[in-house]
Amino acid sequence: MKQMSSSHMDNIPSTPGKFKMEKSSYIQRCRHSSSVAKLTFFVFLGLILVLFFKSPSTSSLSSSSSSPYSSSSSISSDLSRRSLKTSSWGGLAWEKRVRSSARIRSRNGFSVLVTGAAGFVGTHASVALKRRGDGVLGLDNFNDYYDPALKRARQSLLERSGIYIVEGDINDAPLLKKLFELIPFTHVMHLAAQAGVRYAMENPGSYVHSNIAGFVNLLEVCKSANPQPAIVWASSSSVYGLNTKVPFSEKDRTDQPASLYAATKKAGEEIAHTYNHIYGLSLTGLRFFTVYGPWGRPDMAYFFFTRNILKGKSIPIFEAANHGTVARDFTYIDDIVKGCLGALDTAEKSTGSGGKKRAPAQLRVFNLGNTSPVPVSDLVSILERLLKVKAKRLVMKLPRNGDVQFTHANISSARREFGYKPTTDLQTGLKKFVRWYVSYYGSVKKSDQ
Ligand SMILES: O=C(O)[C@H]1O[C@H](OP(=O)(O)OP(=O)(O)OC[C@H]2O[C@@H](n3ccc(=O)[nH]c3=O)[C@H](O)[C@@H]2O)[C@H](O)[C@@H](O)[C@@H]1O
Repeated sequence: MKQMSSSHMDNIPSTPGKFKMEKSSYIQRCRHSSSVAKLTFFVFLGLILVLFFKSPSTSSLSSSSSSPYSSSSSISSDLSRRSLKTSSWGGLAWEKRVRSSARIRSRNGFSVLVTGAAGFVGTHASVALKRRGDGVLGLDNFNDYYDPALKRARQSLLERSGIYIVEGDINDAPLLKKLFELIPFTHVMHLAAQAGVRYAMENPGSYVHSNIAGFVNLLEVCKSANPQPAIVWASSSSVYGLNTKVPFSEKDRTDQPASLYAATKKAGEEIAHTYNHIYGLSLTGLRFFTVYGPWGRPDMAYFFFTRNILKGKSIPIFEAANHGTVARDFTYIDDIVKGCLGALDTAEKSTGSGGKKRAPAQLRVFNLGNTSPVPVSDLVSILERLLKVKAKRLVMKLPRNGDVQFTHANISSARREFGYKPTTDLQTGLKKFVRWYVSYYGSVKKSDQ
C-alpha cells in the first residue's frame, strides 16, 4: 500500500488570509493595468458570448439547490426550478490544464477523477493523492447548498497543489465523456453528492438529481470507457437507518432508511451492484460516519455549533424519547482520507471495456468510522472548552426529520482489507477543527460567516 504523510494538509495554510495577501498583491499588480485590462476584458467577453451561443458543449442543467446554509437568502424547494448554469469547457488551453492535472508523477501511480473535489472530503482526498504522486483531476458544480465561497477557497488550495477542478455537473454526460476521452483514468473517487440528512425534506429533488441520476450518469460513462476505471464512492452510515444492533456491520440488513438521503445512498449501493454485475465495473462503497475536520461543511452540527457558540446564539441539542442521548461515531477527516486511499489501493481493475463485461468484478462496501460513539452533548462540552465560551444549550426532542438516535461502526472488514485504523479522538480532532475555524473566519468579513 502506498505511504502517505500523517496529515496531507500539514504544509498548506488553512487561512485564506494568506490567499488574501496573494490576492491583494495580485490586485495591486492589476490596478495599474486596469484600464487596458477592462478594454481587453470586454472584447474577450464579447468573443466568449459569441462562441458560447454557438458551441454545443457549454451548458448543463442543474437544479438550483440554494439552501439555508448558502449565502443566498432564497431557499429553493421548488424541485422543477432549474437554472441554466453555463459551465463552459473545451478548447486547447482547457485540455492542456486537464492533462497536466491528471498526469501521473510516480511509478505505478494512479490517474484519479475526483468528483466533488471542491467538497470537504474531496479536497482532502485530492491533496493526499496529489502529494503521493497520483494524477488528480477534480470535477465540481460549485452549487450553493452551502456557501460557495468556502468551495472557492478550497479550490484555491487545490490549485496551489497543482490540482485543476473542472467546473461541471456529474449529470453532464458530454463533459464526462470528453474527460474520459482525454484521460485514461485508472480510478474514480466519486464524492459528489447532495449530502445532509435534514435538507432532504426541503429539497428532495436535489438528492435524486445528484445521488441517483448523477451516479447513474457517471456509471454509464465509466462502463463505456476503455479502459474502465475502478470506482470508489461515498455511501453513508445513514443506510443503517433505524437498525438497533450495534456496532453496525456491513453484513447487517440496511432496509430501514430513516431519511430520503439515506434511501438515495442505499439505492446507490444497489445501483453499484447492477453495474458491477452487468458491465464488470469494480466498485467500492465507503459508509462514512459523520466526518468532521478543517475545511468542513457548514451544514453539519459540529460546524454551526462552533459558529453559534462564538456568536452567542443558542444551540439546538437533539434528545431521544425519555431523555435518551443522541450520539454519533464522529470520524476525523484524516482517518477518512486514509480509508479512501486504502480502498483505492486495494481496488481491483474493472473487468469490462467499452460496455462489455469479460469476468466477474470486485464489489465491496466498508464502514469508515471511529468505533467510539460520542453523545452530541459531549461534543458541545468539548467545543465550550476549546472555544472558552459557554454554549446556550436548547435541548429539544429529536425531530422527525430523518435523524437517527445513534451510529456506531464495526470497522473490522476495512481493517482486514486495507489496514484501516482510525487514530484521532474527538477531542483532538475538534481542537484541529477549531484552530482552522478561528484562523479561516478570523480572516474573512464577519458578514460572510
Ligand atoms: O454519517 C453519515 O453518513 C452522515 O453524517 C452526517 O450526518 P449527521 O450524523 O446527521 O451529522 P450532523 O448533521 O452534523 O449531526 C450530528 C449530530 O448532531 C445532531 N444535531 C444536529 C443538528 C442540530 O441542530 N442538533 C443536533 O443535535 C444530529 O442528530 C446528530 O446526532 C452528514 O451530514 C451526512 O452527510 C453523512 O452522510
